[in-house]
Amino acid sequence: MTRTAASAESAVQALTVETTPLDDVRQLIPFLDPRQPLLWLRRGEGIAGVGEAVRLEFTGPRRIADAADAWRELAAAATVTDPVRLPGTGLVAFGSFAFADESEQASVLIVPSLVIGRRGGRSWVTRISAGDAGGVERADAGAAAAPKPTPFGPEFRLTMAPGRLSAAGYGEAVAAAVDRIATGEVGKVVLARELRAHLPAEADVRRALVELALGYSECWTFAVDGFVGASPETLVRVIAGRVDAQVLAGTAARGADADADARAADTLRASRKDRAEHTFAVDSVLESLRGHTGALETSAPFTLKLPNLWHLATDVAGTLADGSSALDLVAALHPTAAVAGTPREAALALIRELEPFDRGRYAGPTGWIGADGSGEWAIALRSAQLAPDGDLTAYAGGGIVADSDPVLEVAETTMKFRPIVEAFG
Ligand SMILES: C=C(O[C@H]1C=CC=C(C(=O)O)[C@@H]1O)C(=O)O
Repeated sequence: MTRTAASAESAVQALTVETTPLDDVRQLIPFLDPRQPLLWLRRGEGIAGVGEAVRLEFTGPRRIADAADAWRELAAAATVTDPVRLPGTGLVAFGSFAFADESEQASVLIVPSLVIGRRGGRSWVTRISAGDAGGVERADAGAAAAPKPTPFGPEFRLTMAPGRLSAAGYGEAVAAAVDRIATGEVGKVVLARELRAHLPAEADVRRALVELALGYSECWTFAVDGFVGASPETLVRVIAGRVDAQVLAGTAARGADADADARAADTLRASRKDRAEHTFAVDSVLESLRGHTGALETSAPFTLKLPNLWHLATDVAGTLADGSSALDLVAALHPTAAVAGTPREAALALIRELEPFDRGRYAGPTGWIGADGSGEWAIALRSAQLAPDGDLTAYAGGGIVADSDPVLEVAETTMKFRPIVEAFG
């Protein structure tokens, strides 16, 4: 684990945090840094971060557990004034974790210096500084650091090209996975492919975030450390002692008209192949959450409509039983069978063998954590990582089971790339 920013010497920084109500702020994205946005947004509500008061980096198999421990220490040492008391007020960090234990991509928790938030029609600003911000600084803090939106940079359009696994190569990997499933080595494995582009230095990333947030308003639009996307899948939320998740696995194209669309949803609901793929994912979530929660309620699987496709979905909800933080639950859950497979270790080994690239933070947990352990985390799907040199890598994958068809699986990844391809294209 490395600590950068503010003070590298002190083991735990004593942060001073002050939340104040704001008049309703309807648009959060214009407040963000054009190249380093920090965002968590759904249905027009969420949090936007500016600057970095603290940045914590983690790698390796214990990256999420280490982050959960580091966060507890940081939160315990902070002095927080929060009269608003909503999820996302007070001390928060944005986080994004690499999918794989062996990933070269750093996992991060970033505490911004300024957070602007909106929830339930109420808005606020939180200022976070290292050390005691009392006296003179505190007296004029409101006037000195009033958050300001900035105009967007010019429009841009990128063309995305195949990455290290082409569409044809992906089809071959799917066929190889189906063969391996036939041997009984795994029941399900999730394979992905990449698309790549280069973002010019002057391009304003907020333009892509606006597209994602408007086009996929029911999804979690996120931006953390250059990693952006609009994910439909809630890995876990912990709010006021309640735990919930929405498991997604099983996908179908939208129909061309209303009748065809309804038929597509019916076919997905009835599909044995998709039900099998879905059950693996639900079981993995229930198994990981049990032990941390009271009895878990699950909905029957239902079809979830997104602009680009249908998913099979199951809602899971319960009450937190052991005082775990949202990050503790993320550590217990990741990677679910929606993004790895079943059995988990064998599926991860097969992913390492068949995918010729590091997934980075794709399919990893991304979200935010609060001082009291509350938080909202998505599985980072429909996403792309922007490197400091402007290279952009987008990812999409799908669950492979015994009767998966390589041609259909390639088409499914094309549908899943749409949010990112259209936001940057
Ligand atoms: C792995 C992805 O989606 C997962 C989530 C929902 C449906 C999925 C599927 O039907 O294969 C995948 O499990 C992705 O979007 O890259």
